[in-house]
Amino acid sequence: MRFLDGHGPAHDLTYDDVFLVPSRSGVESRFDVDLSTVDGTGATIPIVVANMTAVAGRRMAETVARRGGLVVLPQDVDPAAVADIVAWVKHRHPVWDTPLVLTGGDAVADALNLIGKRAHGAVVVVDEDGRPRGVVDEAACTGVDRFARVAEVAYEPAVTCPLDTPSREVFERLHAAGAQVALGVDADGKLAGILTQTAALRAGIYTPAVDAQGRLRVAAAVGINGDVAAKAESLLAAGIDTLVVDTAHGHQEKMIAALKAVRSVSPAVPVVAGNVVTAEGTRDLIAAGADVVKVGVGPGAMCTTRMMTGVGRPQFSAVLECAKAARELGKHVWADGGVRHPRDVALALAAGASAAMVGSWFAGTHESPGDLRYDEHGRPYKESFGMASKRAVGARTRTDNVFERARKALFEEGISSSRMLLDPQRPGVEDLLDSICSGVRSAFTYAGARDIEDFHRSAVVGIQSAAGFAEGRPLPAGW
Ligand SMILES: NC(=O)C1=CN([C@@H]2O[C@H](COP(=O)(O)OP(=O)(O)OC[C@H]3O[C@@H](n4cnc5c(N)ncnc54)[C@H](OP(=O)(O)O)[C@@H]3O)[C@@H](O)[C@H]2O)C=CC1
Ligand SMILES: Nc1nc2c(ncn2[C@@H]2O[C@H](COP(=O)(O)O)[C@@H](O)[C@H]2O)c(=O)[nH]1
Ligand SMILES: [K+]
Repeated sequence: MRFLDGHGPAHDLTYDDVFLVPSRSGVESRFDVDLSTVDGTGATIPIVVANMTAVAGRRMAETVARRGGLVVLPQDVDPAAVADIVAWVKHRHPVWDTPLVLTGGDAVADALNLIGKRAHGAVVVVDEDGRPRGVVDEAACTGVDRFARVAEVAYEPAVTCPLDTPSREVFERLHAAGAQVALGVDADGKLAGILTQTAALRAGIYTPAVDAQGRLRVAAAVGINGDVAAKAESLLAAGIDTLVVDTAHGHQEKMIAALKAVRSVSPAVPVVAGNVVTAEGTRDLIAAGADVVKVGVGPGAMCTTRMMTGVGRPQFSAVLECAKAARELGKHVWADGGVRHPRDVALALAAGASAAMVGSWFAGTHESPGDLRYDEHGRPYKESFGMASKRAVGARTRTDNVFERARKALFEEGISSSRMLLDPQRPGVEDLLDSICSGVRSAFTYAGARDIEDFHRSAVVGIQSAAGFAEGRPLPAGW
Protein backbone atom coordinates (compact mmCIF):
# COMPACT_ATOMS: atom_id res chain seq x y z
CA MET A 1 0.00 0.00 0.00
CA ARG A 2 1.20 3.53 -0.61
CA PHE A 3 -0.24 6.92 0.21
CA LEU A 4 -1.27 9.09 -2.72
CA ASP A 5 1.50 11.54 -3.66
CA GLY A 6 1.64 14.36 -1.14
CA HIS A 7 -0.75 12.52 1.24
CA GLY A 8 1.72 11.36 3.92
CA PRO A 9 -0.25 11.38 7.18
CA ALA A 10 0.51 14.12 9.70
CA HIS A 11 -1.33 12.19 12.42
CA ASP A 12 -2.91 8.77 13.00
CA LEU A 13 -5.89 7.89 10.85
CA THR A 14 -9.04 5.87 11.12
CA TYR A 15 -11.13 4.31 8.35
CA ASP A 16 -13.27 7.42 7.81
CA ASP A 17 -10.12 9.53 7.30
CA VAL A 18 -8.98 7.64 4.20
CA PHE A 19 -10.12 6.66 0.72
CA LEU A 20 -8.89 4.33 -2.01
CA VAL A 21 -7.82 5.77 -5.37
CA PRO A 22 -8.74 3.75 -8.49
CA SER A 23 -5.86 2.49 -10.63
CA ARG A 24 -5.58 1.03 -14.16
CA SER A 25 -6.97 -2.52 -13.91
CA GLY A 26 -6.69 -5.72 -15.89
CA VAL A 27 -9.25 -7.56 -13.75
CA GLU A 28 -12.28 -8.01 -15.98
CA SER A 29 -14.86 -9.20 -13.50
CA ARG A 30 -15.48 -8.88 -9.77
CA PHE A 31 -16.00 -12.65 -9.79
CA ASP A 32 -12.33 -13.04 -10.84
CA VAL A 33 -11.28 -11.82 -7.39
CA ASP A 34 -10.13 -14.44 -4.87
CA LEU A 35 -10.91 -13.37 -1.28
CA SER A 36 -9.13 -16.30 0.45
CA THR A 37 -6.92 -15.44 3.39
CA VAL A 38 -3.31 -16.63 3.50
CA ASP A 39 -2.92 -16.50 7.30
CA GLY A 40 -3.25 -20.25 7.87
CA THR A 41 -6.75 -20.13 9.39
CA GLY A 42 -8.39 -21.59 6.29
CA ALA A 43 -10.91 -18.76 5.87
CA THR A 44 -11.94 -18.23 2.25
CA ILE A 45 -13.30 -14.74 2.93
CA PRO A 46 -11.45 -12.18 5.07
CA ILE A 47 -14.13 -11.95 7.76
CA VAL A 48 -13.86 -13.15 11.35
CA VAL A 49 -16.75 -12.87 13.80
CA ALA A 50 -15.65 -11.44 17.15
CA ASN A 51 -15.67 -13.50 20.35
CA MET A 52 -18.56 -11.60 21.88
CA THR A 53 -21.34 -13.33 23.82
CA ALA A 54 -24.02 -11.25 22.06
CA VAL A 55 -22.63 -12.15 18.63
CA ALA A 56 -20.89 -15.52 18.33
CA GLY A 57 -22.78 -18.74 19.06
CA ARG A 58 -23.53 -21.99 17.26
CA ARG A 59 -25.87 -20.67 14.57
CA MET A 60 -23.45 -17.84 13.77
CA ALA A 61 -20.54 -20.32 13.64
CA GLU A 62 -22.31 -22.66 11.26
CA THR A 63 -23.69 -19.97 8.96
CA VAL A 64 -20.51 -17.90 8.61
CA ALA A 65 -18.20 -20.93 8.14
CA ARG A 66 -20.46 -22.12 5.33
CA ARG A 67 -19.66 -18.85 3.54
CA GLY A 68 -15.93 -19.14 4.26
CA GLY A 69 -15.59 -16.91 7.33
CA LEU A 70 -14.50 -17.85 10.82
CA VAL A 71 -16.37 -17.43 14.10
CA VAL A 72 -14.52 -17.17 17.40
CA LEU A 73 -16.52 -18.57 20.32
CA PRO A 74 -16.15 -16.34 23.42
CA GLN A 75 -13.84 -17.30 26.31
CA ASP A 76 -16.76 -17.11 28.76
CA VAL A 77 -18.51 -20.18 27.34
CA ASP A 78 -18.29 -23.18 29.65
CA PRO A 79 -15.84 -25.85 28.24
CA ALA A 80 -18.57 -28.51 28.08
CA ALA A 81 -20.77 -26.12 26.11
CA VAL A 82 -17.88 -25.31 23.74
CA ALA A 83 -17.34 -29.04 23.10
CA ASP A 84 -21.05 -29.39 22.40
CA ILE A 85 -21.09 -26.42 19.99
CA VAL A 86 -17.98 -27.58 18.13
CA ALA A 87 -19.35 -31.14 17.73
CA TRP A 88 -22.60 -29.65 16.44
CA VAL A 89 -20.90 -27.27 13.97
CA LYS A 90 -18.67 -30.10 12.71
CA HIS A 91 -21.77 -32.16 11.91
CA ARG A 92 -23.43 -29.44 9.82
CA HIS A 93 -23.72 -29.89 6.08
CA PRO A 94 -21.29 -27.57 4.25
CA VAL A 95 -23.94 -26.53 1.69
CA TRP A 96 -27.42 -27.15 3.16
CA ASP A 97 -28.63 -24.99 6.03
CA THR A 98 -29.98 -26.58 9.23
CA PRO A 99 -33.79 -26.66 9.18
CA LEU A 100 -36.00 -25.58 12.07
CA VAL A 101 -38.16 -28.58 12.86
CA LEU A 102 -41.52 -29.22 14.55
CA THR A 103 -43.98 -32.09 14.51
CA GLY A 104 -47.59 -31.72 13.39
CA GLY A 105 -48.97 -31.54 16.93
CA ASP A 106 -46.89 -28.52 17.90
CA ALA A 107 -48.58 -25.13 18.14
CA VAL A 108 -48.46 -22.24 15.66
CA ALA A 109 -47.00 -20.19 18.53
CA ASP A 110 -43.99 -22.57 18.58
CA ALA A 111 -43.47 -22.02 14.86
CA LEU A 112 -43.63 -18.23 15.25
CA ASN A 113 -41.08 -18.37 18.08
CA LEU A 114 -38.71 -20.49 16.00
CA ILE A 115 -38.90 -18.68 12.65
CA GLY A 116 -36.79 -15.72 13.83
CA LYS A 117 -33.88 -18.03 14.70
CA ARG A 118 -32.90 -18.53 11.08
CA ALA A 119 -32.88 -16.25 8.06
CA HIS A 120 -34.65 -18.75 5.79
CA GLY A 121 -38.01 -17.89 7.37
CA ALA A 122 -39.59 -21.35 7.51
CA VAL A 123 -40.18 -24.26 9.88
CA VAL A 124 -40.43 -27.81 8.53
CA VAL A 125 -43.03 -30.19 9.92
CA VAL A 126 -41.71 -33.76 10.09
CA ASP A 127 -43.31 -37.12 10.90
CA GLU A 128 -42.10 -39.49 13.65
CA ASP A 129 -39.43 -40.87 11.27
CA GLY A 130 -38.04 -37.42 10.48
CA ARG A 131 -39.53 -37.29 6.97
CA PRO A 132 -40.78 -33.86 5.87
CA ARG A 133 -44.55 -33.47 5.81
CA GLY A 134 -44.99 -29.74 5.29
CA VAL A 135 -43.61 -26.23 5.56
CA VAL A 136 -44.82 -23.38 7.78
CA ASP A 137 -43.85 -19.76 7.29
CA GLU A 138 -45.07 -16.48 8.76
CA ALA A 139 -47.64 -15.99 5.99
CA ALA A 140 -49.15 -19.41 6.75
CA CYS A 141 -49.59 -18.35 10.40
CA THR A 142 -51.17 -14.97 9.69
CA GLY A 143 -54.63 -14.66 11.17
CA VAL A 144 -54.42 -18.16 12.66
CA ASP A 145 -55.05 -18.92 16.34
CA ARG A 146 -51.66 -19.26 18.04
CA PHE A 147 -52.76 -22.50 19.71
CA ALA A 148 -53.75 -24.13 16.40
CA ARG A 149 -51.60 -27.11 15.39
CA VAL A 150 -48.92 -26.53 12.78
CA ALA A 151 -50.23 -29.55 10.82
CA GLU A 152 -53.35 -27.47 10.08
CA VAL A 153 -51.45 -24.57 8.48
CA ALA A 154 -48.45 -26.36 6.90
CA TYR A 155 -48.32 -26.43 3.13
CA GLU A 156 -46.85 -29.02 0.80
CA PRO A 157 -43.11 -28.43 0.11
CA ALA A 158 -42.74 -27.48 -3.57
CA VAL A 159 -39.15 -28.72 -3.99
CA THR A 160 -37.72 -31.76 -2.20
CA CYS A 161 -34.47 -33.24 -3.45
CA PRO A 162 -31.42 -35.31 -2.46
CA LEU A 163 -28.56 -33.48 -0.72
CA ASP A 164 -26.22 -34.01 -3.67
CA THR A 165 -28.46 -32.08 -6.09
CA PRO A 166 -26.32 -29.35 -7.70
CA SER A 167 -27.10 -25.98 -6.10
CA ARG A 168 -27.78 -24.43 -9.50
CA GLU A 169 -30.47 -27.05 -10.15
CA VAL A 170 -32.01 -26.30 -6.74
CA PHE A 171 -31.99 -22.59 -7.62
CA GLU A 172 -33.69 -23.22 -10.97
CA ARG A 173 -36.31 -25.56 -9.51
CA LEU A 174 -37.17 -23.05 -6.78
CA HIS A 175 -37.40 -20.27 -9.35
CA ALA A 176 -39.66 -22.33 -11.61
CA ALA A 177 -41.93 -23.29 -8.70
CA GLY A 178 -41.98 -19.75 -7.27
CA ALA A 179 -41.20 -21.42 -3.92
CA GLN A 180 -39.37 -20.04 -0.94
CA VAL A 181 -37.44 -23.09 0.29
CA ALA A 182 -36.18 -26.43 -0.99
CA LEU A 183 -35.94 -29.36 1.42
CA GLY A 184 -32.90 -31.63 1.24
CA VAL A 185 -33.42 -35.28 2.18
CA ASP A 186 -30.97 -38.12 2.84
CA ALA A 187 -31.05 -41.60 1.29
CA ASP A 188 -33.86 -42.66 3.69
CA GLY A 189 -35.98 -39.65 2.76
CA LYS A 190 -35.34 -37.98 6.13
CA LEU A 191 -35.09 -34.20 6.33
CA ALA A 192 -31.38 -33.20 6.31
CA GLY A 193 -31.22 -29.62 5.07
CA ILE A 194 -32.99 -26.56 3.70
CA LEU A 195 -32.01 -24.07 0.98
CA THR A 196 -33.56 -20.79 -0.13
CA GLN A 197 -33.02 -19.52 -3.66
CA THR A 198 -30.45 -17.03 -2.36
CA ALA A 199 -28.65 -19.76 -0.41
CA ALA A 200 -28.48 -21.92 -3.55
CA LEU A 201 -27.00 -18.92 -5.40
CA ARG A 202 -24.48 -18.30 -2.60
CA ALA A 203 -23.41 -21.95 -2.68
CA GLY A 204 -22.01 -21.30 -6.17
CA ILE A 205 -20.14 -18.15 -5.15
CA TYR A 206 -18.65 -18.88 -1.71
CA THR A 207 -16.37 -21.73 -0.65
CA PRO A 208 -17.03 -23.07 2.85
CA ALA A 209 -14.17 -22.85 5.37
CA VAL A 210 -13.56 -26.53 6.07
CA ASP A 211 -10.95 -28.59 7.91
CA ALA A 212 -8.95 -31.51 6.46
CA GLN A 213 -11.99 -33.79 6.90
CA GLY A 214 -14.26 -31.39 5.05
CA ARG A 215 -16.09 -30.25 8.22
CA LEU A 216 -16.87 -26.59 8.92
CA ARG A 217 -14.15 -24.71 10.82
CA VAL A 218 -14.61 -22.94 14.12
CA ALA A 219 -12.30 -20.95 16.41
CA ALA A 220 -12.46 -20.27 20.15
CA ALA A 221 -10.99 -17.70 22.50
CA VAL A 222 -9.16 -18.21 25.76
CA GLY A 223 -8.28 -15.48 28.28
CA ILE A 224 -4.92 -14.99 29.96
CA ASN A 225 -6.02 -15.86 33.50
CA GLY A 226 -6.04 -19.26 35.21
CA ASP A 227 -4.59 -22.44 33.75
CA VAL A 228 -4.31 -21.30 30.13
CA ALA A 229 -2.56 -24.52 28.97
CA ALA A 230 -5.38 -26.69 30.38
CA LYS A 231 -8.03 -24.48 28.78
CA ALA A 232 -6.21 -24.58 25.43
CA GLU A 233 -5.91 -28.35 25.70
CA SER A 234 -9.62 -28.74 26.33
CA LEU A 235 -10.49 -26.49 23.37
CA LEU A 236 -8.20 -28.47 21.08
CA ALA A 237 -9.66 -31.75 22.35
CA ALA A 238 -13.10 -30.34 21.49
CA GLY A 239 -11.91 -29.93 17.88
CA ILE A 240 -11.26 -26.19 17.67
CA ASP A 241 -9.35 -25.22 14.50
CA THR A 242 -7.88 -21.88 15.61
CA LEU A 243 -7.13 -20.57 19.11
CA VAL A 244 -7.49 -16.89 19.96
CA VAL A 245 -5.71 -15.68 23.10
CA ASP A 246 -7.56 -12.50 23.94
CA THR A 247 -7.31 -9.72 26.48
CA ALA A 248 -7.82 -5.95 26.49
CA HIS A 249 -4.13 -5.13 26.95
CA GLY A 250 -2.37 -7.76 24.87
CA HIS A 251 1.08 -6.25 25.27
CA GLN A 252 1.61 -7.50 28.85
CA GLU A 253 3.80 -10.16 30.47
CA LYS A 254 0.83 -12.32 31.38
CA MET A 255 -0.14 -12.54 27.69
CA ILE A 256 3.37 -13.55 26.74
CA ALA A 257 3.30 -16.29 29.39
CA ALA A 258 -0.16 -17.38 28.18
CA LEU A 259 1.10 -17.62 24.59
CA LYS A 260 4.03 -19.74 25.65
CA ALA A 261 1.65 -22.01 27.57
CA VAL A 262 -0.58 -22.38 24.51
CA ARG A 263 2.40 -23.14 22.30
CA SER A 264 3.60 -25.81 24.71
CA VAL A 265 0.27 -27.59 24.23
CA SER A 266 0.29 -27.43 20.42
CA PRO A 267 3.11 -26.17 18.22
CA ALA A 268 0.90 -26.53 15.13
CA VAL A 269 -2.52 -24.98 15.77
CA PRO A 270 -2.93 -21.47 14.32
CA VAL A 271 -2.76 -19.07 17.28
CA VAL A 272 -4.12 -15.53 17.22
CA ALA A 273 -3.26 -13.12 20.04
CA GLY A 274 -4.16 -9.57 21.02
CA ASN A 275 -5.03 -6.83 21.29
CA VAL A 276 -2.17 -4.49 20.48
CA VAL A 277 -1.76 -1.34 18.38
CA THR A 278 2.02 -0.96 18.04
CA ALA A 279 4.80 -2.58 16.02
CA GLU A 280 6.60 -3.44 19.24
CA GLY A 281 3.53 -5.19 20.68
CA THR A 282 3.11 -7.10 17.42
CA ARG A 283 6.73 -8.28 17.42
CA ASP A 284 6.56 -9.38 21.06
CA LEU A 285 3.43 -11.47 20.54
CA ILE A 286 4.89 -13.08 17.42
CA ALA A 287 8.11 -13.86 19.31
CA ALA A 288 5.97 -15.52 22.00
CA GLY A 289 4.27 -17.77 19.44
CA ALA A 290 1.42 -15.89 17.73
CA ASP A 291 0.78 -16.57 14.03
CA VAL A 292 -1.73 -13.74 13.80
CA VAL A 293 -1.83 -10.62 15.96
CA LYS A 294 -5.18 -9.02 16.72
CA VAL A 295 -5.03 -5.24 16.32
CA GLY A 296 -7.36 -2.66 17.83
CA VAL A 297 -7.72 -0.89 21.13
CA GLY A 298 -10.86 1.16 21.49
CA PRO A 299 -12.48 1.14 18.01
CA GLY A 300 -15.22 -1.33 18.96
CA ALA A 301 -18.83 -0.18 18.94
CA MET A 302 -19.43 -1.51 22.49
CA CYS A 303 -16.09 -0.19 23.75
CA THR A 304 -15.58 2.69 26.17
CA THR A 305 -11.81 2.17 26.66
CA ARG A 306 -10.78 5.41 24.94
CA MET A 307 -13.28 7.45 26.93
CA MET A 308 -12.31 5.79 30.22
CA THR A 309 -8.55 5.75 29.76
CA GLY A 310 -7.52 7.85 26.77
CA VAL A 311 -5.75 4.72 25.52
CA GLY A 312 -6.07 3.40 21.98
CA ARG A 313 -5.11 4.38 18.47
CA PRO A 314 -7.08 5.27 15.35
CA GLN A 315 -7.62 1.93 13.69
CA PHE A 316 -6.32 2.44 10.13
CA SER A 317 -2.89 3.58 11.37
CA ALA A 318 -2.79 0.87 14.03
CA VAL A 319 -3.44 -1.82 11.41
CA LEU A 320 -0.95 -0.29 8.96
CA GLU A 321 1.90 -0.20 11.48
CA CYS A 322 1.21 -3.62 13.03
CA ALA A 323 0.69 -5.33 9.65
CA LYS A 324 4.03 -3.98 8.43
CA ALA A 325 5.79 -5.37 11.52
CA ALA A 326 4.02 -8.74 11.21
CA ARG A 327 4.73 -9.04 7.50
CA GLU A 328 8.43 -8.42 8.07
CA LEU A 329 8.33 -11.59 10.21
CA GLY A 330 6.20 -13.55 7.72
CA LYS A 331 3.13 -13.28 9.98
CA HIS A 332 -0.28 -11.61 9.83
CA VAL A 333 -2.74 -9.33 11.63
CA TRP A 334 -6.52 -9.24 12.02
CA ALA A 335 -8.04 -5.75 12.13
CA ASP A 336 -10.34 -6.02 15.16
CA GLY A 337 -13.20 -3.58 15.71
CA GLY A 338 -14.72 -0.46 14.24
CA VAL A 339 -16.06 -2.04 11.04
CA ARG A 340 -19.31 -0.21 10.20
CA HIS A 341 -19.36 -0.42 6.39
CA PRO A 342 -17.97 -2.78 3.71
CA ARG A 343 -15.42 -0.05 2.84
CA ASP A 344 -13.81 -0.48 6.29
CA VAL A 345 -12.97 -4.10 5.47
CA ALA A 346 -11.43 -3.05 2.14
CA LEU A 347 -9.36 -0.40 3.92
CA ALA A 348 -8.19 -2.88 6.60
CA LEU A 349 -7.01 -5.23 3.84
CA ALA A 350 -5.31 -2.34 2.01
CA ALA A 351 -3.47 -1.54 5.25
CA GLY A 352 -2.18 -5.11 5.30
CA ALA A 353 -4.61 -7.10 7.49
CA SER A 354 -5.36 -10.68 6.44
CA ALA A 355 -8.91 -10.36 7.77
CA ALA A 356 -11.22 -7.95 9.59
CA MET A 357 -12.99 -8.91 12.78
CA VAL A 358 -16.61 -7.82 13.08
CA GLY A 359 -18.68 -7.85 16.27
CA SER A 360 -21.57 -5.47 16.92
CA TRP A 361 -22.66 -5.13 13.29
CA PHE A 362 -23.42 -8.87 13.26
CA ALA A 363 -25.23 -8.74 16.61
CA GLY A 364 -28.22 -7.33 14.70
CA THR A 365 -28.88 -10.50 12.68
CA HIS A 366 -31.05 -13.62 12.93
CA GLU A 367 -27.97 -15.75 13.64
CA SER A 368 -26.69 -13.92 16.76
CA PRO A 369 -27.56 -15.75 19.99
CA GLY A 370 -29.95 -13.16 21.49
CA ASP A 371 -33.73 -13.23 21.34
CA LEU A 372 -35.42 -11.11 18.71
CA ARG A 373 -37.15 -8.12 20.33
CA TYR A 374 -39.24 -5.26 18.95
CA ASP A 375 -38.79 -1.59 19.78
CA GLU A 376 -41.53 1.01 20.33
CA HIS A 377 -41.82 1.48 16.52
CA GLY A 378 -42.19 -2.27 15.95
CA ARG A 379 -38.69 -2.61 14.52
CA PRO A 380 -36.87 -5.88 15.27
CA TYR A 381 -33.61 -5.67 17.21
CA LYS A 382 -31.21 -7.74 19.29
CA GLU A 383 -29.37 -6.65 22.40
CA SER A 384 -25.60 -6.30 22.26
CA PHE A 385 -23.05 -5.67 25.00
CA GLY A 386 -19.28 -5.36 25.35
CA MET A 387 -17.08 -8.11 26.77
CA ALA A 388 -15.62 -5.68 29.32
CA SER A 389 -19.05 -4.33 30.33
CA LYS A 390 -20.54 -4.80 33.79
CA ARG A 391 -22.87 -7.41 32.32
CA ALA A 392 -20.06 -9.50 30.78
CA VAL A 393 -17.69 -9.10 33.73
CA GLY A 394 -20.51 -10.15 36.09
CA ALA A 395 -21.07 -13.31 34.05
CA ARG A 396 -17.32 -14.06 33.77
CA THR A 397 -16.76 -13.76 37.52
CA ARG A 398 -19.96 -15.55 38.60
CA THR A 399 -18.01 -18.29 40.40
CA ASP A 400 -15.69 -15.86 42.27
CA ASN A 401 -16.45 -14.84 45.84
CA VAL A 402 -18.59 -11.74 46.34
CA PHE A 403 -15.65 -9.54 47.38
CA GLU A 404 -13.63 -10.43 44.26
CA ARG A 405 -16.70 -9.90 42.08
CA ALA A 406 -17.27 -6.46 43.59
CA ARG A 407 -13.60 -5.52 43.05
CA LYS A 408 -13.69 -6.62 39.39
CA ALA A 409 -16.97 -4.80 38.80
CA LEU A 410 -15.17 -1.50 39.40
CA PHE A 411 -13.40 -1.77 36.06
CA GLU A 412 -15.92 -1.33 33.30
CA GLU A 413 -14.81 -0.60 29.74
CA GLY A 414 -17.84 -1.52 27.70
CA ILE A 415 -21.55 -0.87 27.18
CA SER A 416 -23.87 -3.30 29.00
CA SER A 417 -26.88 -2.81 26.79
CA SER A 418 -27.34 -1.52 23.28
CA ARG A 419 -29.92 -2.18 20.60
CA MET A 420 -28.69 -3.45 17.26
CA LEU A 421 -31.59 -3.09 14.81
CA LEU A 422 -32.01 -5.75 12.14
CA ASP A 423 -31.67 -4.14 8.73
CA PRO A 424 -34.99 -4.95 6.99
CA GLN A 425 -33.08 -5.42 3.71
CA ARG A 426 -30.32 -7.50 5.34
CA PRO A 427 -31.65 -9.29 8.41
CA GLY A 428 -29.37 -12.31 8.14
CA VAL A 429 -25.61 -12.38 8.65
CA GLU A 430 -25.23 -13.82 5.14
CA ASP A 431 -26.94 -10.72 3.73
CA LEU A 432 -24.26 -8.64 5.48
CA LEU A 433 -21.52 -10.98 4.22
CA ASP A 434 -22.89 -10.57 0.67
CA SER A 435 -22.74 -6.83 1.03
CA ILE A 436 -19.21 -6.83 2.52
CA CYS A 437 -17.81 -9.32 0.00
CA SER A 438 -19.39 -7.48 -2.94
CA GLY A 439 -17.89 -4.20 -1.73
CA VAL A 440 -14.47 -5.76 -1.21
CA ARG A 441 -14.48 -7.61 -4.56
CA SER A 442 -15.32 -4.34 -6.24
CA ALA A 443 -12.61 -2.44 -4.32
CA PHE A 444 -10.06 -5.02 -5.53
CA THR A 445 -10.98 -4.52 -9.18
CA TYR A 446 -10.79 -0.71 -8.77
CA ALA A 447 -7.20 -1.28 -7.61
CA GLY A 448 -6.51 -3.89 -10.32
CA ALA A 449 -5.96 -6.62 -7.70
CA ARG A 450 -6.91 -10.31 -7.92
CA ASP A 451 -6.33 -11.36 -4.33
CA ILE A 452 -5.63 -10.02 -0.84
CA GLU A 453 -1.84 -9.89 -1.21
CA ASP A 454 -2.12 -8.23 -4.61
CA PHE A 455 -4.54 -5.68 -3.14
CA HIS A 456 -2.25 -4.82 -0.25
CA ARG A 457 0.62 -4.34 -2.75
CA SER A 458 -1.28 -2.19 -5.21
CA ALA A 459 -3.67 -0.14 -3.02
CA VAL A 460 -3.25 3.64 -3.20
CA VAL A 461 -4.73 5.51 -0.24
CA GLY A 462 -5.52 9.19 0.14
CA ILE A 463 -6.46 11.22 3.21
CA GLN A 464 -9.74 13.10 3.29
CA SER A 465 -11.51 15.69 5.38
CA ALA A 466 -14.76 15.01 7.24
CA ALA A 467 -16.50 16.75 4.30
CA GLY A 468 -14.80 14.29 1.92
CA PHE A 469 -16.21 11.37 3.90
CA ALA A 470 -19.65 12.99 4.12
CA GLU A 471 -19.70 13.49 0.33
CA GLY A 472 -19.39 9.73 -0.13
CA ARG A 473 -22.49 8.94 1.90
CA PRO A 474 -25.74 8.30 0.01
CA LEU A 475 -28.57 10.79 0.54
CA PRO A 476 -31.74 8.71 0.32
CA ALA A 477 -33.98 11.52 1.63
CA GLY A 478 -32.72 14.39 -0.51
CA TRP A 479 -31.10 17.48 1.03
N1 LIG B 1 -10.07 -4.32 21.89
C1 LIG B 1 -10.33 -3.55 22.90
O1 LIG B 1 -10.21 -2.33 22.84
C2 LIG B 1 -10.76 -4.12 24.19
C3 LIG B 1 -11.30 -5.38 24.24
N2 LIG B 1 -11.82 -5.88 25.41
C4 LIG B 1 -12.37 -7.23 25.38
O2 LIG B 1 -13.02 -7.52 26.60
C5 LIG B 1 -12.80 -8.88 26.98
C6 LIG B 1 -12.30 -8.94 28.40
O3 LIG B 1 -10.97 -8.55 28.44
P1 LIG B 1 -10.23 -8.11 29.78
O4 LIG B 1 -10.89 -6.94 30.38
O5 LIG B 1 -8.82 -7.98 29.39
O6 LIG B 1 -10.47 -9.30 30.80
P2 LIG B 1 -9.62 -10.60 31.15
O7 LIG B 1 -10.53 -11.50 31.86
O8 LIG B 1 -8.93 -11.11 29.96
O9 LIG B 1 -8.53 -10.12 32.24
C7 LIG B 1 -7.46 -9.27 31.96
C8 LIG B 1 -6.33 -9.50 32.97
O10 LIG B 1 -5.33 -8.52 32.76
C9 LIG B 1 -5.18 -7.69 33.93
N3 LIG B 1 -5.05 -6.31 33.48
C10 LIG B 1 -4.03 -5.50 33.72
N4 LIG B 1 -4.20 -4.31 33.15
C11 LIG B 1 -5.39 -4.36 32.52
C12 LIG B 1 -6.16 -3.44 31.76
N5 LIG B 1 -5.73 -2.20 31.54
N6 LIG B 1 -7.35 -3.79 31.27
C13 LIG B 1 -7.83 -5.03 31.50
N7 LIG B 1 -7.14 -5.96 32.22
C14 LIG B 1 -5.94 -5.62 32.72
C15 LIG B 1 -6.43 -7.94 34.77
O11 LIG B 1 -6.16 -7.83 36.13
P3 LIG B 1 -7.04 -6.85 37.08
O12 LIG B 1 -8.48 -7.08 36.74
O13 LIG B 1 -6.69 -7.26 38.44
O14 LIG B 1 -6.59 -5.46 36.73
C16 LIG B 1 -6.78 -9.37 34.41
O15 LIG B 1 -6.03 -10.27 35.16
C17 LIG B 1 -11.86 -9.45 25.93
O16 LIG B 1 -12.63 -10.16 25.00
C18 LIG B 1 -11.24 -8.24 25.29
O17 LIG B 1 -10.90 -8.44 23.94
C19 LIG B 1 -11.75 -5.17 26.55
C20 LIG B 1 -11.25 -3.90 26.57
C21 LIG B 1 -10.64 -3.31 25.39
N1 LIG C 1 -13.00 -1.84 25.06
C1 LIG C 1 -13.87 -2.82 24.79
N2 LIG C 1 -13.75 -3.46 23.61
C2 LIG C 1 -14.61 -4.44 23.40
C3 LIG C 1 -15.61 -4.79 24.30
N3 LIG C 1 -16.30 -5.81 23.79
C4 LIG C 1 -15.74 -6.09 22.61
N4 LIG C 1 -14.73 -5.26 22.36
C5 LIG C 1 -13.86 -5.20 21.20
O1 LIG C 1 -14.62 -4.81 20.06
C6 LIG C 1 -14.38 -5.71 19.00
C7 LIG C 1 -15.53 -5.74 18.02
O2 LIG C 1 -15.73 -4.45 17.49
P1 LIG C 1 -17.10 -4.00 16.77
O3 LIG C 1 -16.94 -2.55 16.45
O4 LIG C 1 -17.23 -4.83 15.54
O5 LIG C 1 -18.19 -4.27 17.74
C8 LIG C 1 -14.13 -7.02 19.72
O6 LIG C 1 -13.48 -7.99 18.94
C9 LIG C 1 -13.26 -6.55 20.88
O7 LIG C 1 -11.93 -6.36 20.54
C10 LIG C 1 -15.70 -4.06 25.51
O8 LIG C 1 -16.57 -4.29 26.37
N5 LIG C 1 -14.81 -3.08 25.71
K1 LIG D 1 -15.55 2.89 20.62
